[in-house]
Amino acid sequence: MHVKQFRPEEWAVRSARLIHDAVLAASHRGDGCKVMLTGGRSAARLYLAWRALPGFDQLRAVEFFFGDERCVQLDDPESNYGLAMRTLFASGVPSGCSVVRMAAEGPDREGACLHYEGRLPSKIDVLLLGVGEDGHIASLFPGGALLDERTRKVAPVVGTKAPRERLTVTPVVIAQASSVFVLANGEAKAAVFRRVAGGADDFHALPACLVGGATWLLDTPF
Ligand SMILES: O=C1O[C@H](COP(=O)(O)O)[C@@H](O)[C@H](O)[C@H]1O
Repeated sequence: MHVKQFRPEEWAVRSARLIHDAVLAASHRGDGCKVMLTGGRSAARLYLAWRALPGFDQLRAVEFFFGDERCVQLDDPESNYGLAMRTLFASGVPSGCSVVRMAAEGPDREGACLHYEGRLPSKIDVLLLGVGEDGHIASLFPGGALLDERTRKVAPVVGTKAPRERLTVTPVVIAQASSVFVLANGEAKAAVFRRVAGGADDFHALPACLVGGATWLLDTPF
């Protein structure tokens, strides 16, 4: 695993540059780039800084997906899609790029998962993940049955953090991602990093162990 620790006041812009460069590199290697976004407070800081980078508006052929979504209406402050639209895409989606959201607000959650699974590419180039203080990533919570899912790519879940009803990608999608960045602000998230690095936990107890090869972006000494 890799770790970068930036000073808190620099964390967002330095992390945004790293992620932007990873998106550009993937775009140059192939035909466009598939990015999977996350929700959460660290993500909100990152998205504001990324949008402000000079090159953000020049991104082309980037498809943005989401790793999880809370089952709330689009205008609910808890919506991960809403968060991205208020921050990363507040000035619009760059020309030639697209955003594919999880439609988690309706009653047919199984149908929404199947539909979203059909939209997913075979591989995500750049996967962004927040991490909970309990070690959850996407909406894969400690002890959850989906941690052992090996077939479905997207599934409904009832988590332990409000809002509890969510849709999430499964470890199948996470395992296929090329570059993974974990956004981890604050001491509680640095503590999760220490546990993952220590190697004593397994992914059932600490889902963040699923992304041991990721680059962790910390703003607190570890
Ligand atoms: O519930 C969620 O939380 C995590 C982390 O959020 P944070 O506010 O502690 O940074 C996030 O990764 C996930 O996408 C989100 O749905």
